[in-house]
Amino acid sequence: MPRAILTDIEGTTSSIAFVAETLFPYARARLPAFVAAHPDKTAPILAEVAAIEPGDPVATLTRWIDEDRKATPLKTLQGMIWADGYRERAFTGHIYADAAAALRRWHDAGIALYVFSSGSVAAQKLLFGHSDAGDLTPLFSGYFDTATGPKREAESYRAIAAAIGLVADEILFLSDTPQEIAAAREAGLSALLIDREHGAGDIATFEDIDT
Ligand SMILES: CSCCC(=O)C(=O)COP(=O)(O)O
Ligand SMILES: [Mg+2]
Repeated sequence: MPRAILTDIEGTTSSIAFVAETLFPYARARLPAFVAAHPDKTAPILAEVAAIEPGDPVATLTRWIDEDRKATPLKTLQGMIWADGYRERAFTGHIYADAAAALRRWHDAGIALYVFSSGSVAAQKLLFGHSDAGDLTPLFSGYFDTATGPKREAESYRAIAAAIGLVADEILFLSDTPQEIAAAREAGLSALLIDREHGAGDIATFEDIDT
């Protein structure tokens, strides 16, 4: 039995469609107005974007949403905009029923639960705090985003293991992305590839995980 489970969100606990068809369009439509209404808190984000790509940062951010870029400043800004959506109850955070049940079961069994997603830590807390299955944040011991490092690099998983305070092979990582699974395994974590749509990964649902 692992001592900790580290999970990805999009494609793993939650559907790709929810992120692509609900969250991204919500942020895209509100991005220019949000930036205009919150100059103080968005100025550092826009400066970071302009340093990466010279030009109009709002146009760059809009294009990055269309390209599904996992850039940290975009993810930070998206999280700020989604906070309005959750507060206004425009949507709830999608979570597969099997994932919610397994997270509760693992938590009750004493397995520490962590998240590693490209979505910002603030966005992760919003999704699980306003999920279809209610507030799941009490189940989690910690959250990691790309401020820790890219999800496709082994060093990020070594940093997470060190932050959690466990030996790498005591942690089970779950993700829908083969490159993330490979990076986690390179760092010594156990890892399972989930493929919810085609069942072609190591597992198709969280019910298939033998802890
Ligand atoms: C935290 S909810 C928003 C999800 C998101 O923006 C994203 O890029 C998800 O990527 P993941 O690393 O969870 O596959
Ligand atoms: Mg994913």
